[in-house]
Amino acid sequence: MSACRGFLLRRINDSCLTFRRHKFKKKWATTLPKIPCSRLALQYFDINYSMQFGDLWPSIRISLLTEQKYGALVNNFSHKETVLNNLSALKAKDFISEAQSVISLLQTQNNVDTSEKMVFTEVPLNLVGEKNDAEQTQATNLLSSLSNSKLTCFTFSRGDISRFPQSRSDCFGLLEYYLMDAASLLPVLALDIQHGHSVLDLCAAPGGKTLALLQTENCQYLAANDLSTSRSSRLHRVLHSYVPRDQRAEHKVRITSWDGRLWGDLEASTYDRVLVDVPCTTDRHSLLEEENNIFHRIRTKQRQMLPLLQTELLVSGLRAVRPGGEVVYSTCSLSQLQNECVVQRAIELAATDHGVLVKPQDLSCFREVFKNTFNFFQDCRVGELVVPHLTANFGPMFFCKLLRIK
Ligand SMILES: C[S@@+](CC[C@H](N)C(=O)[O-])C[C@H]1O[C@@H](n2cnc3c(N)ncnc32)[C@H](O)[C@@H]1O
Repeated sequence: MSACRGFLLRRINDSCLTFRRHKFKKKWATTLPKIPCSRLALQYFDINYSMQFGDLWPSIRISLLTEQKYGALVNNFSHKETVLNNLSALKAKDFISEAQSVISLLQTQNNVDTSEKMVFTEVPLNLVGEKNDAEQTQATNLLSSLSNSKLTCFTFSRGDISRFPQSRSDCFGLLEYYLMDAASLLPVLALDIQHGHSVLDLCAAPGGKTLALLQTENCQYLAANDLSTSRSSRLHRVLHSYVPRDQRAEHKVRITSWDGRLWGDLEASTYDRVLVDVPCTTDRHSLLEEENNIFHRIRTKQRQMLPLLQTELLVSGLRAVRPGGEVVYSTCSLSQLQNECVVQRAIELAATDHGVLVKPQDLSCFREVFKNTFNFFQDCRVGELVVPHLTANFGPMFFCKLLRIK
């Protein structure tokens, strides 16, 4: 009898406790003011970016809040001629071939300058800037491989906010073009993949840049990795829709879902080129979308830890590239903490903890040759930053190239 009473009392106590806990939870949840994540992101950016960009911030801010522009990356494996005709009919232009024309024009003028002394003074003649011999050779090599790039990406010209229609399948069943922020191609172009290179894409999903890497038709072997299995399935789908089966055979493309931070141990000093396109605050997404927003309260810790994760991923990429090979680090954030500071910290850690010596490479020639399409920030200490502008609403996109010396 007393055991039965004890049991009943326990049940009553339990139910009171449960009731009270639920009651408390409900009150807490309903009384707390619910600030949308996108609003929190805007407050955070207003504080940080107004300090970082000063007078430029209002113009960047309005552009970030306005619909972004896209580029149509032409699928070289599809029936290209038809695609080119269709895209040209929309009055869009291939921004890469436009840059190639700028390069050949400026190179001709440079030659005239050295032989005939300053004939075309109104055009910037010093394409590779004030540099020492090694830097000059570097920039010249980069420009010459840019001139030979097989990538084709159509954009509408400055101020034209037309949109591309959804891509269709061609006669081979492959999609004709991939819509992406055209600035996302700059890290791929900066990586300068040469014929026969083995390439690692450390954070690859959903696969825009992986697809671009394959479109160079230079990768002998491509390892595409992403920690998230669900996002890796999107990567699989993208490659399946754009790349013929024989081009993504196992000996050519490997897709994995590992923690990229382990790569430096798993495959040290292996690759010719490594792309480290890290998770970041994805500034545009954070301002416009509530879903999967890094500014959600429950993700505060994760957001604060981003620079550490980014540094670890970059160090891992620097260890995975062979000496003499190159790494490109990129984000779609304006944050100096996630961009330049990460690069500087990773360079220090790679040297002190792993004896890996790297040197940032000069990419300022990109500012000159792509200035008709993108709006560049002029004051990065390392790397280049595309900042959104109402007439050229691409980016943000930060990219920095590092050469492994030892
Ligand atoms: C900016 S996105 C990459 C976008 C991709 N490069 C593209 O162009 O489509 C960053 C990716 O990093 C992945 N990621 C996050 N932590 C990672 C880790 N520790 N190792 C590898 N990938 C990671 C995320 O799942 C996310 O897909």
